Amino acid sequence: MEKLNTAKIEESLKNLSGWSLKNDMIEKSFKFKNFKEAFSVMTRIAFECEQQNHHPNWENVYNNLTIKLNTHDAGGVTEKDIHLAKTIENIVNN
Ligand SMILES: C[C@H](O)[C@H](O)[C@H]1CNC2=NC(N)=NC(=O)C2=N1
Repeated sequence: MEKLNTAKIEESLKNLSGWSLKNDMIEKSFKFKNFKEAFSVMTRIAFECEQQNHHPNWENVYNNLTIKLNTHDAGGVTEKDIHLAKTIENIVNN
């Protein structure tokens, strides 16, 4: 899959509130009520990632979750990352 150019990524991010482009990745930080809520959402995201065969770089510290998405093979952001970001938004805002 082809790496998207910066203009195309910024265009896609208009529909992804809170996501930004940084170091060839799209990223967003989430804050939950507590660890249990954060990890519950991570579990739901993880199952979707397996379905899509596309996986996040993420870091969880207690109730904070930072997610960074890129496509390793492409060395940047592709439609797969945009799609996964939308899936994550749907899960978080269900
Ligand atoms: C073999 C397997 O399809 C690949 O390693 C997949 C798995 N998940 C992946 N996830 C992400 N974010 N980027 C990839 O290039 C990628 N490649």
